[in-house]
Amino acid sequence: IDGACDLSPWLQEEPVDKGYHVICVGDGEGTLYLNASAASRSVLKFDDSLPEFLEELLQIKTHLGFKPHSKRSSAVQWKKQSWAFFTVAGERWTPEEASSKIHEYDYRGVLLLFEGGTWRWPGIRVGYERPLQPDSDVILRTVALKPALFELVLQDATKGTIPELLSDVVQMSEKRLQRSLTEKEASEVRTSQQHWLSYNSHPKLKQLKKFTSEVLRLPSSYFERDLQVLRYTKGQLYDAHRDYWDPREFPDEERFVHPVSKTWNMRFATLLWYLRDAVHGGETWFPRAHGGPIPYGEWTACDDRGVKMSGRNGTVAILFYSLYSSGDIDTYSWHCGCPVGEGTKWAANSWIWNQPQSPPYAKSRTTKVGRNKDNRVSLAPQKKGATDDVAIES
Ligand SMILES: O=C(O)CCC(=O)C(=O)O
Ligand SMILES: [Fe+2]
Repeated sequence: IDGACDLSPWLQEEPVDKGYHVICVGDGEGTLYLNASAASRSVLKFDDSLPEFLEELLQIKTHLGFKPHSKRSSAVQWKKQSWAFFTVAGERWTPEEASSKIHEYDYRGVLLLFEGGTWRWPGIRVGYERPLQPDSDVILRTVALKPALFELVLQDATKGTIPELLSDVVQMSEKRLQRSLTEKEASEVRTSQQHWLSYNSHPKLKQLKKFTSEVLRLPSSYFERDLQVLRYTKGQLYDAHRDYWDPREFPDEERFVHPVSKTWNMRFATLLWYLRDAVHGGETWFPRAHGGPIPYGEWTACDDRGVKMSGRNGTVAILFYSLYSSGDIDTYSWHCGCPVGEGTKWAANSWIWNQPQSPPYAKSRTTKVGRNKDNRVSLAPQKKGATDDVAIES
């Protein structure tokens, strides 16, 4: 507790999230926790030049400054979206708005600062639990800080609208999508079958979209247009991969510049719904969780390294971030869909970007450029498993 501020839900045990800072606003002055760490507490004077002062103090860069990958250096200057403040209830303030809210409207309390301008849940520490809203029975439990990985659990996993919604998604897919599912050609790295369901095609899916928005604290304009439903039968799997694209692995880096804002445009988070569980196997494996190495050549090992997630213990969904609050990619977010041992696994991806993705650019955003026909990256690292999801199927 710092004066009127309860900081325990916001300060990180370790400064793992780059570009995330916490401020306690008091009268005329406040406290800044750089990198949201208690150890980096410093006093902040508030005057009209607060935004400029903070920008300078935190050295908030407008460019991401990726390090050149081996011999290749980036031809593109990755311009970030403007940084932003958020209240603990999730209201977004531009730096200018924050200045007037503090001075004219006497805002007092906690403010969160995200350098990438996008809300991102802080992990705090492994095992940390928070209700989505003060009175919500949906809990976000921190599984790992590296990467920021959470599981979504319900007070009563058997009742309520969410379990119902999820089984409805399976039913809808089973009934209506059987043909397209079985016709889909599976690749060697991803042998499951899939189908894209438009969030707007059914009231239930609209409800799921709304809930997704509540979970992420982001508007649905940030979502990929469709929900991707996955079905894995016995033996089916998805090699370890990342859900972001590292532009250094693509010849056409410009594809990650947003066509309208002209800023760094990238997948930000994945909300993976566990719709129906396999009897054995079929976990989601995060081999690098807690800081381990990339499991080269062992893309589906699904062993004791890192963590393994599934819906079998009542987890409704997992949420993980592919980018830090700074906007930079988090290379710890590698994960794999483990081979199903017995039964059938149904899951669905809600993919979230770092800024609004409204049509028409949502369609043209992901093309086959930069990939060979096996849907693998065409540049280094040329290793099996170094692949990412691409929304080319439609
Ligand atoms: O099925 C899983 O557990 C993981 C799926 C996944 O990573 C993906 O579809 O990108
Ligand atoms: Fe994935």
